[in-house]
Amino acid sequence: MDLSNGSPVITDPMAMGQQLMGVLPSNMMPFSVMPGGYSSAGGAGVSVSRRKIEEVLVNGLLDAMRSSSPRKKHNVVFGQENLPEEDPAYSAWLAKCPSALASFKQIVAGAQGKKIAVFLDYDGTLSPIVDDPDKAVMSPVMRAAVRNVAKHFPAAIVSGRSRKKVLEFVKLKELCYAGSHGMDIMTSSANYEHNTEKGKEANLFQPAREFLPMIDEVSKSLLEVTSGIEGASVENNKFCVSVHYRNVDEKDWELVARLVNEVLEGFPRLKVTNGRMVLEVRPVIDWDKGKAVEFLLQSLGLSDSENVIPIYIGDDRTDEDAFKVLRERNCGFGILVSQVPKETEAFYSLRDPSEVMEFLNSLVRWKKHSV
Ligand SMILES: O=P(O)(O)OC[C@H]1O[C@H](O[C@H]2O[C@H](CO)[C@@H](O)[C@H](O)[C@H]2O)[C@H](O)[C@@H](O)[C@@H]1O
Repeated sequence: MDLSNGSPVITDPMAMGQQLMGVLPSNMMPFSVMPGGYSSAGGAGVSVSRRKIEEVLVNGLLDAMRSSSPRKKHNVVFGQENLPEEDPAYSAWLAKCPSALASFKQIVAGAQGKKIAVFLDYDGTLSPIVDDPDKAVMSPVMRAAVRNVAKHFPAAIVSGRSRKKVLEFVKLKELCYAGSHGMDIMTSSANYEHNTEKGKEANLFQPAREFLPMIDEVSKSLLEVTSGIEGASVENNKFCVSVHYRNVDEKDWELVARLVNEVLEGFPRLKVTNGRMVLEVRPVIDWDKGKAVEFLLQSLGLSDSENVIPIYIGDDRTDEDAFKVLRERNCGFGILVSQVPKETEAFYSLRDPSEVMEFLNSLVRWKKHSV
């Protein structure tokens, strides 16, 4: 990836306007009205009152919140007595996005003689989704599995969390960390041991650095406006901010959407995307987890797509950017962690973090036997 032509920060108002008109991938929910009259509702030139635009934005956001947040009722369907495989829709989906465990032989057959690099999302992938984001700890057995992976393969964590926070959870120095959805990348010197370019120092890459004061400001405003909503919480992830609504009564979701919209009106260079019961506020820059993976591959000396197989495992919409990059590079593949059928750019699937651990352990066993 060549960044020599400039930074990913978008300064051209037309380019920002295009993003707001829906040029971004579908998971991106542009949210601010541009001074030039762009709206995510209809694009340039559509004359609607400001109030109507606000309604469209709030309703759009609310729809996204509802559709992207399968509530606990789904856990009943896919609870212990009712495994996803027993659901006909899930079985049909598995035919399109097969289990990475069931396809393991095929996966490693394609990796013979090549170098595998492993990229791991954190929440929902290495730790189960829990109600309290501060309690999303990683189990000791999962940590051991990730440590072993990092011993045998170049490996990185790519998370929406702040880099500091995700490191506190993972507690392993052997990996690279890309926090804030890839906007805060630290390559580990230990990771270079896997590479041809030995002896390189750890490096820091922060393409959205100039947004730091703005993110702090918006984080404070979001905290203030949502403080009266029971169950809502705001997490400052350094280069992006999460507004959690998992513990908010569904009748108050509209209020959350409305308040976030109101705050974002004062920040035209920020946008909001939605994840698993979370609204993620971040800079409008041309950077995402996919770009972060490309950056890491290049900086770790692993960009030779003929001989390197990157594997990216993640559960969230933001991980789709990474799946897409691997699909487009035609090397390596994404693995989606999901208990429900989803549209995805991933080639394979795993049901939950326990299957992720099984897959990681299988990779390590295979590597040990293939040397
Ligand atoms: O890219 P990720 O590592 O998957 O981070 C995405 C968001 O993950 C966290 O929120 C999610 O997990 C929480 C704990 O299980 C859960 O309570 C929340 O509902 C989920 O959305 C994290 O707290 C967010 O800041 C990240 O953006």
